[in-house]
Amino acid sequence: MLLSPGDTMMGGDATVSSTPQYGAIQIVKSEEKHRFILDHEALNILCMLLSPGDTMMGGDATVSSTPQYGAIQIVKSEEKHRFILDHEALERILLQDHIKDKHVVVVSVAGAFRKGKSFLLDFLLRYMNFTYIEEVPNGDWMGPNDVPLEGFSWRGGSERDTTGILMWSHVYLATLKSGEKAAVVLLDTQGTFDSESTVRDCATVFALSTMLSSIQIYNLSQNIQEDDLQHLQLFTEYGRLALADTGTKPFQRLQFLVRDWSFPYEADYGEEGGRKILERRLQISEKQHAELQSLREHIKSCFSEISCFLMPHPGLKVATNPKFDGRLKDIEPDFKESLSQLVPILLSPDNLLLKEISGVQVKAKDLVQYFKSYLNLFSGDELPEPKSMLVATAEANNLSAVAAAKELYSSLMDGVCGGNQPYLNINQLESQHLDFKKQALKQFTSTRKMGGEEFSNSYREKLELDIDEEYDKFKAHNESKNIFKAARTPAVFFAIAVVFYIVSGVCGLVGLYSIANTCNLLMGCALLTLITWAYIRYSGEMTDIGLKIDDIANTVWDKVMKPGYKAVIEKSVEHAVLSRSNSYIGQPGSGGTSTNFTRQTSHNGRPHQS
Ligand SMILES: Nc1nc2c(ncn2[C@@H]2O[C@H](COP(=O)(O)OP(=O)(O)OP(=O)(O)O)[C@@H](O)[C@H]2O)c(=O)[nH]1
Repeated sequence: MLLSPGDTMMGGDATVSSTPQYGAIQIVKSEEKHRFILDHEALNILCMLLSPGDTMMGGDATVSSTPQYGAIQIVKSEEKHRFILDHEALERILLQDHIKDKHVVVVSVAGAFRKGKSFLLDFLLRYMNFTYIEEVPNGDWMGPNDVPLEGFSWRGGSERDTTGILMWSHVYLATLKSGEKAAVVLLDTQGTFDSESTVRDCATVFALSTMLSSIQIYNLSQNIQEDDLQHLQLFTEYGRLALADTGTKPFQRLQFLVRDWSFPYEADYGEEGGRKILERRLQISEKQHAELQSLREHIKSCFSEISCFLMPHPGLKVATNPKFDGRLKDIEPDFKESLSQLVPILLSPDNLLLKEISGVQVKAKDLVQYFKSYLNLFSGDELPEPKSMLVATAEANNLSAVAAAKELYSSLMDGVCGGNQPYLNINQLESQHLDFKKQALKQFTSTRKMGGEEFSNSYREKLELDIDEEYDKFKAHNESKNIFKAARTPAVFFAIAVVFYIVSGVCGLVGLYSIANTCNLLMGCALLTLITWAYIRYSGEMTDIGLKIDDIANTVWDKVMKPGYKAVIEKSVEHAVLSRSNSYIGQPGSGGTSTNFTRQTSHNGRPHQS
């Protein structure tokens, strides 16, 4: 916001000097549990500062007669670690009439939290104001020595400051080398690896800003370390995954910016020293482990241009003094010197890089659309969850132990009921399964895994389910070897044909010709079905119809033939028993014997036949 002289800035204790001062005022604050609250007091003061008819950026507003600029949070973190886009704020910035049809240059700063990203951005703002608003080509853009540094909110301390993604409300119009007017957008991002963000949060913010920017400044402290490269790989891979693969490098310029470089005797501060260090860090050699090689190849394959700049330490006042408010007089000359080299490398008209997506230059109005669709991608469930290194390694350990145990179970089962083995009785199969399952679970438990017992319990459960599923397959395979079951369908249809043949013959004999004809027809149908089934089994075609025929045969067997067959067997057994006992009773003297037996039993207390 532009404040009048003497006004007090919100979000800091600074008093504004007599020259117009811009400041980012946090009117919506993120609180515990990822809730946002409105700072009513700040809002009231801002409303008073605006003259009637003026409206605020980031509210329902346009810019007042004198420009009012501030950092607008366009990507906000919500409950459950989700990010949402403030469409309205974004459209208000990018869809201004004089901006929307211009090609854009998007400069973003990303990296670990509390490492001076917003502080740097405020110097970028000074350069932009000086070069593209005041339009002084070669003056001292850094400004007076005794003025506090304002713009994107920055502060000392150990707790994170920026959340989500912030965009500077003023889009600068810069004349490129080609003479074209381009819209320059500046983005500040939530620092990675603060104690409140998950790996997914960090990856989302980093990937989003990389996907949407044409110049991504990767802000690092002291050195380019292997873990910095690993994080870069993780985040850019997350972004690359979200994008459709076009076969080209997905991102544009990556600028490593090493803060507090302390080895100028090895590599000078600035661009040249940066190039030297970057070459060393990204060098691929035969001797390197494959993992290190692939990491470097990945980074090189993601960006069309990679450079590095080494910054000196800004001095103890900047790093440790809580009262430091960004005045140039408190900053070490070395730092200012390097800053005066770095900023034009990023932002001078010759070095501005237009944003391209899939080789097509993007206009400000298109950028709105890209913001929307990229954010949708990250808020959906399609992308895999990026994990911390420990969780990812523990997962890999457990998954490989699960795979080995499953393999053991399968090979043991294969030995007893696999392809070449004969049909096994179901009870035997079940007991073998239980035995092998026990062995596989034992192997899983005894394998050394990271992540602890509780973590691996869920994988043990998964293994049990997988083994049971595998057992079902072995069971089905074993069943298919049961020759009687395999012959059920032809047997059923053949039996139907025989039954109708007999019924038709009998009906023909007694003169019931219409019934005889119907039976003949049904017999024909049964035979035809039988032939069709045989053809399907032989040719392997029309398997759906084959399955239907099997189903019908099973139903006829279960519902009609089996109960009928059982009833017939029972009846005939009953009949046989009855006729035997009748013939026995019918023999001479048989009745006396029977009576004697009863009587003697009761008489003697123990049965005995005389
Ligand atoms: N050591 C050192 N400190 C710096 C440098 N630049 C800025 N600082 C200090 O670092 C602190 C944090 O600055 P910010 O700009 O708020 O850092 P940030 O990375 O934006 O922090 P988050 O918004 O929390 O991610 C401030 O006290 C700055 O004075 C630098 O180059 N080196």
